[in-house]
Amino acid sequence: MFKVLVSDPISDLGIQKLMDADDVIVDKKPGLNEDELVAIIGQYDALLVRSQTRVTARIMEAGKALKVIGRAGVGVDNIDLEAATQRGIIVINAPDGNTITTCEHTFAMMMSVARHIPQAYHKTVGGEWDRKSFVGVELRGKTLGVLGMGRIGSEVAKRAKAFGMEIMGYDPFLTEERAEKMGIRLSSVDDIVRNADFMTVHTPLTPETRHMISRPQFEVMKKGMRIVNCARGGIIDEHALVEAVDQGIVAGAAFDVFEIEPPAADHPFLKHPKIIVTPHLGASTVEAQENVAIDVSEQVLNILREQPFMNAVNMPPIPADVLNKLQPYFGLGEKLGSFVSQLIEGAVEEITVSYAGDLAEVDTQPLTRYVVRGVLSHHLGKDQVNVVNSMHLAKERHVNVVVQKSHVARDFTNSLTVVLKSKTATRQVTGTMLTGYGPRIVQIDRFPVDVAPEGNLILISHNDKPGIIGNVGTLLGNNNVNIATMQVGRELVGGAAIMVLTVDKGASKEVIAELVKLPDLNKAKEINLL
Ligand SMILES: NC(=O)C1=CN([C@@H]2O[C@H](COP(=O)(O)OP(=O)(O)OC[C@H]3O[C@@H](n4cnc5c(N)ncnc54)[C@H](O)[C@@H]3O)[C@@H](O)[C@H]2O)C=CC1
Ligand SMILES: O=C(O)C(=O)COP(=O)(O)O
Repeated sequence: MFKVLVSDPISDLGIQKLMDADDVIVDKKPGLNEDELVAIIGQYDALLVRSQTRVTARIMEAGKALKVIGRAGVGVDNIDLEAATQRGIIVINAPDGNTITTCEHTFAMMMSVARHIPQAYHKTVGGEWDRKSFVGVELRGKTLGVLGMGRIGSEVAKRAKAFGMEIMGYDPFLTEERAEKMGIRLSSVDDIVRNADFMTVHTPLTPETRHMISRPQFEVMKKGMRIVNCARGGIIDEHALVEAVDQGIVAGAAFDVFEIEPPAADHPFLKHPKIIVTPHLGASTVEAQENVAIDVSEQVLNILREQPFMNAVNMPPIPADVLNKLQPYFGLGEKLGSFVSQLIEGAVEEITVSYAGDLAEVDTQPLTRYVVRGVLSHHLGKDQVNVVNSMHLAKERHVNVVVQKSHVARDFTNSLTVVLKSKTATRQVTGTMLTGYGPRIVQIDRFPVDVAPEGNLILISHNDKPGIIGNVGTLLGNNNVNIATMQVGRELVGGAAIMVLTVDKGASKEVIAELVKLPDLNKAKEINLL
């Protein structure tokens, strides 16, 4: 049974699928502090959060069973991603579910700042009928600068055009071609600051975007600018903004987010007549909360059940067409890694993964992660290594991972070969997917074979002499070890050969030691691919 902790207010309807799952118990405990979370997190396999819960390294350290952290929303700056990656905890988010909602909130803020809605409301309900103080401006004909043309920024730009605004956009990934298609002007931050009448930010908070609008930008800013921040506190320098408003450079500002949330009672925004605020409500609609909770619940279930999943934040994304191609090979890659790691003597210094045939045409990085997981998990434990942390763990152990690609596969449409090098040895194994038969090991070191990579195997190296197969069979039979399949591979008649046996249950160390005493048998090794 999997246990899932929900530590922020997340839509019940959205997490219904999790609550209905037979193999899942959901506990809802919103509002816990770090100590309280540390005390209970040990029993949970998954943690679901929004932006309030700060998921620190300490919480993850205590979360011994934690496999996944699901963020029902976009920004993951409340989660220590580095710590999650090191611990192999997958972090997923729900990037699409609140795009429109946040875009609409941006407009609510932009209209409010243009027409002084909150200030006018306060006065009116306070009994004053003040029509002089709140003369606003139109959006029509104004220029809107959008910093960050991702999901939300693009939707904002689209709608702003319907208001008759000119759009200037900046994003490191915005090309001239896309800008033209969207009917916006590709601009620099400096251009926008100097020329726009309204400016809205839609970037994540990163070291690069932190205070991207600060004193130097306010100094050259077009007088009368109105600024909206429904992205993250800190993208716009709060102190510099207050100064700029007081100096009359900025005519008004609307902030949904703060550098520290909630802001202190004496935060200068809270009493400023020209700055309006909301308490991080960008994503807070019924629709968005349902959407993000559904998305994140589905992915968390997939991860817990070891099914393919999307939207991992601490893993590179895998496009659907690449995933379709690679997915059948994930299990094979991991088994090959595990197989060869059980053969090699000495500490592994290098893992070379060679892709041949069609496989070489796609981004095989995700598959390499599975191979490396297979190699490392034999020593580090399967529960310690997963596809999120496998590359990190290899690096930490100074194991070099080399990837080679060849578009020509010699005997198969596709193959992957895993070579391990230690100080004293080099061992390798090649596998493929055979249509109609599934995964196969087709070569071990230099010997061609045809073995299903599963179960308990015994790998024997021997001299190709008559009688040896019978001797092995008799010895194993006498020890009650049932042989399910047997494969022999040799280079030359009478030369070095290998035998791969699949046995129903593992052979004891004593039986393996007995095997090695047989004439013409050089080595025997049990390999577990369960
Ligand atoms: N107020 C709220 O409740 C909500 C806030 N957000 C926040 O809104 C922001 C945007 O979200 P999405 O559009 O979904 O993300 P996104 O990832 O689709 O877009 C972000 C864009 O920012 C761009 N960017 C990165 N560095 C930049 C830089 N230095 N200058 C200009 N652009 C840069 C990226 O290239 C990307 O296109 C995020 O910070 C997210 O956390 C999202 C949802 C709700
Ligand atoms: O999705 C985001 O990035 C948000 O900022 C929304 O935060 P929330 O889930 O409303 O706490």
